[in-house]
Amino acid sequence: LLPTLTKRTIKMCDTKLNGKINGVDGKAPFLIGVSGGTASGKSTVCKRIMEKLGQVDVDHTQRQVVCISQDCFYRDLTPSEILKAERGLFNFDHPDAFNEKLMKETLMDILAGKIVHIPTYDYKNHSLRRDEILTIYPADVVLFEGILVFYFPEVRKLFHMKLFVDTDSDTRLARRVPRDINERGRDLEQVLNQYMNFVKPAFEEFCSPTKKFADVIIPRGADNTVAIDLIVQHIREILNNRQRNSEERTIEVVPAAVTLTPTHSPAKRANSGGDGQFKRPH
Ligand SMILES: Nc1ncnc2c1ncn2[C@@H]1O[C@H](COP(=O)(O)OP(=O)(O)O)[C@@H](O)[C@H]1O
Ligand SMILES: Nc1ccn([C@@H]2O[C@H](COP(=O)(O)O)[C@@H](O)[C@H]2O)c(=O)n1
Repeated sequence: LLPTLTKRTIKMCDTKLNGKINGVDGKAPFLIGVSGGTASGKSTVCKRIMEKLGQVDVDHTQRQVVCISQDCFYRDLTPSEILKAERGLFNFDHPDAFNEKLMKETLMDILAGKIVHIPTYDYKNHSLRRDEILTIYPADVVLFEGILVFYFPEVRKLFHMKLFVDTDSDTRLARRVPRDINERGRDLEQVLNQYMNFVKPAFEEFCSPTKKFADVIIPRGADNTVAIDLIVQHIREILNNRQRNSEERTIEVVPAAVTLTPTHSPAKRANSGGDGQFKRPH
């Protein structure tokens, strides 16, 4: 007697857990890098994109679009570096301040559809908070924002789309001063000294030259609603195309638990070329 077959549809490219990763169809997310100088509006632009794609009120486990800050990939400082940081003598705008290896590995895990855990960053203590971990669930679109996300070639090549938020340096400084005083535990003198000694020169040496890698430059950041709308529209089209392509590539299979001899399988008859192999529908 043949068991009653339940046909299910899986995607050709799915490989894990019957094609699902934690209940989500497994497919590499569309990875967008968002760079720009300090306080250019990177986080705000990402927030606007998420809002326009209707993601802000969605539970974290269910989000189609997620945003990660490169600041979560600052490397741990040695005790002497912490002392320097406390005196405003550590350069947080230099590529060496980041853990490039972990950044790359984490993005590769994300592209492989894995859940990743990322510590948050504590600007007041210049350290990662391993007691406050962000869990990033598989999503369709991942935004990765930071001053040097296009600096490291091995990281840069992972992005499907690269945005550069281009806000003039006076505006950026005018925004950084109150932000660092109100949110990051600095006083005015510290902010200005750090800006003159490290932030400005490092922007010119390491961040600004990466603008040439961007696919889209967004002048004036979040004020530029036309640019943001165009980017959101483009992301929607990409997601729709991916959805359509994956639907076209679906095949029917029998549940893994049911074992059938190929010659008696209605599923096989429907999809097989006679060699016991399932085929894509045309
Ligand atoms: N278009 C804007 N108009 C006014 N303030 C802004 C605008 N964009 C960002 N800000 C403010 O400037 C500061 C830095 O913005 P943020 O998006 O965090 O920049 P970044 O992520 O590039 O460091 C924040 O306090 C933010 O609220
Ligand atoms: N302990 C730290 C770590 C980083 N910074 C500064 O943060 C800036 C990057 O964040 P944005 O949101 O402004 O892109 C960077 O310019 C560092 O100087 C810091 O002050 N202290």
